[in-house]
Amino acid sequence: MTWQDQRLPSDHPPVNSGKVGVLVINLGTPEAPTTQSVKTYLAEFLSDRRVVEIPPIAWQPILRGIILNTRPKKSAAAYKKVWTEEGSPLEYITRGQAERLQERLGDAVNVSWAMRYGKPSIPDEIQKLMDSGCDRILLAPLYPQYSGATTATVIDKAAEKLKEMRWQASLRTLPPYHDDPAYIDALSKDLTAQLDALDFDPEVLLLSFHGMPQRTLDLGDPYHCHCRKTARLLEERMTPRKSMRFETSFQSRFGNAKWLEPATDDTLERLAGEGVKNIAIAAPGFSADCLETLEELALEGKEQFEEAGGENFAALSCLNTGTPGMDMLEHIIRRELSGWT
Ligand SMILES: C=CC1=C(C)c2cc3[nH]c(cc4nc(cc5[nH]c(cc1n2)c(C)c5CCC(=O)O)C(CCC(=O)O)=C4C)c(C)c3C=C
Ligand SMILES: [Fe+2]
Ligand SMILES: [Fe+2]
Repeated sequence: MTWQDQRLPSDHPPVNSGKVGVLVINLGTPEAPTTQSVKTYLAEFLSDRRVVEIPPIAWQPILRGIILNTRPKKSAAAYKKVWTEEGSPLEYITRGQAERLQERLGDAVNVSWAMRYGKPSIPDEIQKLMDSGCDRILLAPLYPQYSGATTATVIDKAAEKLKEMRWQASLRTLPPYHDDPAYIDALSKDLTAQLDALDFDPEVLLLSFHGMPQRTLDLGDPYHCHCRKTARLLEERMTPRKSMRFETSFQSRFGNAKWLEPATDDTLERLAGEGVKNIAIAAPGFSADCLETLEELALEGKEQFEEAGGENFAALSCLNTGTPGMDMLEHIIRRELSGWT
């Protein structure tokens, strides 16, 4: 066989199509706010060894025997409170971010989106990008702060897909952007506008990040340090407001192990107990509003704060598809595409 006779493997796009793909990725969400859908979603999510770092022989019986028989019903009820006609907030906001990015980046780039757990899956979307002629793909996990449980598992999943291919696409990955001036600026602009629109003056702006087991910090995961740095830079960047101070906490404690502290729920109660009456809460680690911000913070958090004696509570939105956030995503993604476009 000469080189002229050689055929392309069936999984490869046309040669020299020269297209660049961008795959925007977030965590994933159930297909519907029902016990069964949530069970399917949690079974996949909580079986990821990057997320729960307990050997499967010990963890799977607990997951299958206890957690998947109790949590899905409770979580489905919570999802029902935030579900919209367009579906899960995390899903439609992530899709919206990909659509806005496509408009901003133009025809030379194909932008798609995927979820680490559930659908659309990372392998399917990589395949579709390659089928559309992309031989270079930027994977963009929208997690500003790096963690093994989020960023790394996205890259693992993409690598699983590439492992099947004879002729792979070239990959780049978006680095964490927790301290990127473009991200800090976007948060500062967006949160300032939201604070200006409130009808009360918060005494505290509580920055709540998703929690992680303390053990991951002890083992060297940079997540906690990234969160603390984001919080410090944001406080330095925002124009001081009359009598408003910043605090940081970690939400969504799961299971019995020690998680990063202070916990958001404890902090809300403590602040109210100390006499704080007016509070605003923001979640800078989430690119898109989701169950954790719309239900756990905006609904549960409000109740906790008010029951402990607080009076005014505002849950601020994530960057979502707003202009400051989209300007930032366009900027950091264009930078990673340099030399490719
Ligand atoms: C061991 C458990 C968990 C770890 C570790 C964890 C890390 C982690 N998660 C996010 C972002 C999100 N998590 C979301 C939901 C969610 N998280 C856990 C557990 C762990 N997360 C559960 C069980 C759930 C599902 C809901 C529930 O039953 O409470 C979401 C929202 C998804 C949605 O559909 O809206 C996000 C986003 C990060 C960033 C992170 C580590 C840094
Ligand atoms: Fe989570
Ligand atoms: Fe939660």
